[in-house]
Amino acid sequence: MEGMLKCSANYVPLTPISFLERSAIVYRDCVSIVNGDVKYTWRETHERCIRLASALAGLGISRGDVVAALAPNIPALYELHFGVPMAGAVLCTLNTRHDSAMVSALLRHSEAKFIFVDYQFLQIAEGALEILSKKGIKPPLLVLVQDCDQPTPISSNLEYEGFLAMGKLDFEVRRPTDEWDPISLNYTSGTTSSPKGVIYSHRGAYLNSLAAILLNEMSSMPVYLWCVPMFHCNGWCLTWGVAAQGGTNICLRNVSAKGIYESIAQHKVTHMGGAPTVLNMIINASAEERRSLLGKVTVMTGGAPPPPEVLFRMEEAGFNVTHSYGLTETYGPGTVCTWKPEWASLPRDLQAKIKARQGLQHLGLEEIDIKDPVTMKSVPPDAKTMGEVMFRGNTVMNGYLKNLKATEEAFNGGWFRSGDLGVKHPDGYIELKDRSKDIIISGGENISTIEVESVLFSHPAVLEAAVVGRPDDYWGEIPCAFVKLKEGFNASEEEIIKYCRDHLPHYMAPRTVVFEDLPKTSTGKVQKFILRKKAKAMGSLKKPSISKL
Ligand SMILES: Nc1ncnc2c1ncn2[C@@H]1O[C@H](COP(=O)(O)OP(=O)(O)OP(=O)(O)O)[C@@H](O)[C@H]1O
Repeated sequence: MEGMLKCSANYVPLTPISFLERSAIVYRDCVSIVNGDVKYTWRETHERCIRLASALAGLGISRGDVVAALAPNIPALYELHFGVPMAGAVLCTLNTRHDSAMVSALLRHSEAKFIFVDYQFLQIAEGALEILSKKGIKPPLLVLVQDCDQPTPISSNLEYEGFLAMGKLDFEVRRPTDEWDPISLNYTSGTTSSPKGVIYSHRGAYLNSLAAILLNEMSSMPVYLWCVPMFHCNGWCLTWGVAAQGGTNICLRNVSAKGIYESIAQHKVTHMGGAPTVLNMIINASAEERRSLLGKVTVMTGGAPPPPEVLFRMEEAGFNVTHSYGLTETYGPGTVCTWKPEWASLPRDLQAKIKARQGLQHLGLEEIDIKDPVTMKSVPPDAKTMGEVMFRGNTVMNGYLKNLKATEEAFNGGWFRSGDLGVKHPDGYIELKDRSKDIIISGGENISTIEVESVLFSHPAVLEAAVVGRPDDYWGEIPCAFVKLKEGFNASEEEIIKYCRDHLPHYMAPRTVVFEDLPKTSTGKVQKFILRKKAKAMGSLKKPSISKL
């Protein structure tokens, strides 16, 4: 159209850096972050991030270089989310559960030039650097983040506060030249395979942060309690999102029911997030740990399927739960189960079942669909026909680092293929049934392990449950449940099996129940591949009998 002029007045690459710059003025003297006795204001956080960027640039960091971090939810990790992009670099937050071998592999793969390490993880990081040195690879420079009550250096490494002091406040921030420029590198949780390096852009991070604010129902100046690891999908994009709203970030080094209840009471928390395991921790808190909620606390859950029972009990405890689903590849949250007023009058257990559905794409994403992975045709909205969950839009990753083949496979057909299986309800909302690697096929029938787990979770004695396929000579596979009981509760294998048979079609009920602690990733997902190995080692049940089913 004639008369248009694309220039810096009307076209600026989107970047979350602008959230911080605005908040440093609007929310200047408001508290930005609290970690024990340490508190900063938004003006201070902004200045610290500029210094961080300046120090990185001064030590040779250029556009596109990778800067890694190995830390729990502490102010330094928050500051790195702005300081690193402000130096034009790419932040790679590493999972704190990794060992030295994995950290060294990811440092090597990402070619990180720096690694910022919390003192608790110093040994792991030093082990990783040693592995790299032994292989003749130049290790990244380590910057140690000490606790405020450790004034004297605990190692000979560069120290974070000293590092910031090297930076200059008049540093010219290196904004992205193109909004598609990478802002962060997030390795997947490695639940089903080895971690893949997912690249996020400034544009995607900007859009998903805004979407996360909306789906968390965050207005100006929320008080956000950090239970989601900031290293996981950049804290579901709320590292940037809380800055946009001038909120207060409450850090929690170790997530526990006691710590959560205490923080809520002390800081008047308005919002928090957590995988269903965190919710489970909250609802099973002891009477001494529990405190009554004085204000409304909105909790966003996701990262794994939330059992309806858990959602039901969270709401009973007074929390307002929002359910979102996504993958590392979709910047964390990709959908939201938007609540409709007419559902509020339904029985509470039915409300929980409705909320356990994954919903529809959030406002930052273009489209989500359930498709036949071969024909790419949408499945009918009959709540029965299963297909693969696929995403399309501006909050889908740029690609996998150094793995074009995997990137092309993931985007084959013009959609991002999630590897999750689900159905579409008549109202258009989607419901996940399983990951394609986890679904059990028994006698030709698909068994959704999520559905079986939901029933197990509703048993009064069950604290945690996961279901995998056990090989079977007759059926191919049969469901095998791994269950952790609540403290002080008892239940036998027969009792659990009977309970499932009373609540599910018989073929879906587990035929074996193993009582033990469940292996989990640090992002709250059960490592089913470990359980599958155990189930496989059990072999087929001795006498497969049709009459029993
Ligand atoms: N709300 C949810 N309900 C059900 N499942 C969920 C939900 N949110 C996330 N998930 C599961 O988590 C997966 C995404 O996990 P993530 O990206 O953290 O790494 P991962 O897939 O576990 O790791 P890897 O790909 O290395 O195995 C989704 O594909 C889905 O299976």
